[in-house]
Amino acid sequence: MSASPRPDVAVIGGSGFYTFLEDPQEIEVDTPYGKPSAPISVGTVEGRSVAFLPRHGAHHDFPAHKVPYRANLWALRSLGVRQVLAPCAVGGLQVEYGPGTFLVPDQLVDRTSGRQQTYYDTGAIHVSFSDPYCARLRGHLLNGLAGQGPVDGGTMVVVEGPRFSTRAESKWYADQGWSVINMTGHPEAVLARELALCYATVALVTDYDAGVDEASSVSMDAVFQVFAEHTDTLKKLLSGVVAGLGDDRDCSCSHALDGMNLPLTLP
Ligand SMILES: CSC[C@H]1O[C@H](OP(=O)(O)O)[C@H](O)[C@@H]1O
Ligand SMILES: Nc1ncnc2[nH]cnc12
Repeated sequence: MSASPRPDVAVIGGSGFYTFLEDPQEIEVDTPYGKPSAPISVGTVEGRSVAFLPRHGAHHDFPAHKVPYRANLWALRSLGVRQVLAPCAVGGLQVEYGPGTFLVPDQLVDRTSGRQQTYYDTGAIHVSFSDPYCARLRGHLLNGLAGQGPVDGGTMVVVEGPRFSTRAESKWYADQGWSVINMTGHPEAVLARELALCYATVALVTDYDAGVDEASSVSMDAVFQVFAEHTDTLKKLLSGVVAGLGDDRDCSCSHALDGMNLPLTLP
């Protein structure tokens, strides 16, 4: 098989999303942080070279708290990737965000603990993270979802897992005004920023989290089932967005490390 050109865009698939490309070339990559969750698939979508990585592994080998996030982002960058679309399954924290809702968050809250969340353990490297997602990629996702009534913005709280939240925890998150909850959005987003990558997520609500009302109680099966019902829509959306992206990054993400004295050489 002939080698695909270097991909500058990647899709990271989440729970229930393990394949994306037709006829991909699989590339084994190693990094200073170990191997990524799976070999990286590279193929073309409407003529554009695209990388795909299932964050939990090809067979959901890594639960959210064990995903090798640093290796995943490093490996993608080492292949040439500079723009990352990262769909995920989330629980709705507000009644208006029921199963089937697509939401493109603009903020996140980190409630994880103990995850390795930086590449920079020496020196003084402190990236700005006020706006954790690339505004340009968010715009592309929202345009692509126009027919699905997407929610533009909202806060995604990321919990450690692997268990789902108690009713009290969930109610507390909802009372803060946060929109949706998941387990993988951090440290993925900040590691992308630390590599000066553009990164945005599209969240598919698969369930009401436990605090939304007395009847709601999340189950893993329900998450997978609702996700499966919307997988085709999501894949079509991502194909369209990927095909329509420019490769001239007209946004601040590429400058995230400007002027910093990096203690390591980025791939
Ligand atoms: C399978 S239930 C919980 C699991 O689903 C979400 O995964 P992802 O964000 O990769 O779509 C959630 O974050 C948990 O990892
Ligand atoms: N309710 C929920 N809590 C945490 N992660 C999730 N992923 C999908 N639904 C979730």
